[in-house]
This record gives sequence, C-alpha cells and structure tokens, in this order.
Amino acid sequence: MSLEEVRNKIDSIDQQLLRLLNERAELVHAVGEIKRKDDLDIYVPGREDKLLRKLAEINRAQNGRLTERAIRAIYREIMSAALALEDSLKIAYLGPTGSWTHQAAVNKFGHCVEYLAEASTEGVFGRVAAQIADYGVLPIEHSTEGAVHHTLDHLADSALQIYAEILWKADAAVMAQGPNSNISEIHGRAQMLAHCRPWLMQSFPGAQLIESPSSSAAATLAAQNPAVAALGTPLSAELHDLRVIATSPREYATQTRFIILGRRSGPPSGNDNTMLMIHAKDRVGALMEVLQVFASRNVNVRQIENRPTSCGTQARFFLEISGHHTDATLRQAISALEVEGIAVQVKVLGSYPAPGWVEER
Ligand SMILES: O=C(O)C(=O)C[C@]1(C(=O)O)C=C[C@@H](O)C=C1
Repeated sequence: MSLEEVRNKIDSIDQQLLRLLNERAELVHAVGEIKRKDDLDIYVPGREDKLLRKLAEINRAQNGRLTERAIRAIYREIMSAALALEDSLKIAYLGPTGSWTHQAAVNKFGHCVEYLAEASTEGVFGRVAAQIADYGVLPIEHSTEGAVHHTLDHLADSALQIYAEILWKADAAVMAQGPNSNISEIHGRAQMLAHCRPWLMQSFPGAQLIESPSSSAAATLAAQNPAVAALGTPLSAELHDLRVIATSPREYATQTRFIILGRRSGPPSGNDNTMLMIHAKDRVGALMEVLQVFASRNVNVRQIENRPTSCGTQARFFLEISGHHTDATLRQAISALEVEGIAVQVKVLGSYPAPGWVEER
C-alpha cells in the first residue's frame, strides 16, 4: 500500500471512531441524567477501573498492538470528556501548578475537567467542604517520606471522606533553561534530593544540591537563572518552559499515594479498601485487641499508622482494611470495637476501590 492509501484508510477509521465516540457521548449524557435524578456521584472510579481492566484484557486476547498504558491514556481522556459532559467537574489539588499532586490529578481525571490549585491542605479540604470543588486531591503517603500526617490529621477532624485513591510512580527529572554543562546548583524538595543524591552526584558532579520548599518553587528559580536546575516532575518543566535535561533511572522513581477527597465514600465496587480512625485507651495490648477483632473475622488489615492525640490517655490509630464499610463483616467488626469497649471512638474515613495498577510517568 502507498503512503496515501494508508492515510486514506486512517482517515476512514477516524471518521468511524468519531461517529462511535459521539454515540458513546449520547449514552453518557443519558447516564448523567439518571445520576442527577438519583443523586448519584458523577465520577465513579470503580466503574472506570473495571472498564479499563476489561479493555486491557480484550486487548491482550486480541494481541492488539497498543500497550495497556496507551489504552488507559486514550480512555482516560474519553472518560474525562464524559465527566465534562455529565457535569462541570471541579477538582481542587494541593498546588502550586505543576506539583506532583497536580500531575496525579490530571492523570486520574484527564484534561476536560477544571482544576483549582490550592496552597494548603486546609485549602483543599475547605474547597470540597464548601462545594466549590467536587473532589480534592492530596498526597497521603510517599515511598521516600512515609505517611503525610497533615492529610491524616485533617481527615480525622473532617466530615469529608476518601472517595478514591491514586498510586503514582514517576521518574525524577532535572530541568533547566539550557544544556546541563553550566549547571552549578540543583534545587529541589529535601526528601527528593536525598532520595536522588547518588544519581545527581554522578550526573552533575560539580553542582551543589540546595533544598527548596516545593518542586515548583525550584522550577521558578531555574526559569530565572540559567545556572540553576530544578529537580521535579516533567509536567513542572512543561509549565515553567524548562527543558528536561536528565531523567532518573527507574530505581530513583518515587511512588506516592494520593487520596481523592469527596463529600461521601465511594460506592462499593466489589474490590475496596476502607480507612478507619480508631481511638483506643493508651494501655498494654490495645492495638493487639483492635487487630484481633479484624483477624477473627478474616478481615485483612493492610496498613497501620499511629498519631498522637491531644488526650494523653488515648492512642489514635489509622487502619486501612480490606472491604467496603457497608459490607456486613466490616459493619460487625466496627460495631464490636465499640460495643466490646476496645475502642473509645471509631470513625470511617472512607471506602474506595483498591487501585488496580500504579500510574506511571
Ligand atoms: O458509567 C458511568 O457511570 C458513567 O458516567 C460513564 C463513564 C464512562 O465514560 O464510561 C464516565 C464517568 C464515570 O466516572 C464512569 C464511567
């Protein structure tokens, strides 16, 4: 086939695709009407995950040439367009623009929804609580730094719920105005600099590593001074008109877990996790008794974090357990904690679909 013939075939397929996408959009519009009538959330992460998994499976069975990642990226934008058709979704995130959280949010919600950058965790909680934003995106755990206590503490004191989550792995990028030969300083967040130090020292032996409050602040400096480079995200480079002059080897990639904050829990998807906050008397065996309640019901406790409370006689635990808080077994376990006096207080911080994959960039 000649180049022209191949392009003619592509044109014809694109026309069919467009017709099908518009047919899909009509159906999505109908879904939006039903959801509005029944007061259901427009964004349904469990349904999206299932659809993406199914498509990846079909693609594998058909030996499709497209990678799973490519299929997810294409469908991310198709579903983003669907979300925008159903409602004008607004997503608040912990900024500034170009932050890791911004990238993770765009990765999850695509380019057709509106984003609101917030300078603080309080700001993101405030926007969602005041219904200015539909959802908020915040980091809750870094592979290099551990739990983000600020996010956990706000969840403990808020009526907002974890609605979904994002696991996100990204290579670190060094960005600057020009080539790397004249870089004398690399600015970046302390933890990221520490994590990437061996790679940076090898790739930029003459450069000084300097701590910055955020990746975006580092990128702003790099945009003002050709001898300064910033350590951050590829999106940050795009937004500050900088060139990525080096990308880290995979072993320096960092994995971050983000929560999508909503005004209610995610609906059951069939494969969910639940985050609980438990206050127990600060005494010998308190945590063991809590764990026993779950173990005896065959409920997997996936993660534990503990935080101080203002009341010195109580311990505060954050537990992530398998299942949805509306499941009969979980309801029984939660009530047993209180009825049997093992916990002084149990608060459900949200149920959300277990992530099926790690988003990568
Ligand atoms: O099935 C739905 O509930 C839809 O709204 C449709 C759709 C999609 O495009 O497939 C769009 C947004 C939701 O988050 C999930 C799926």
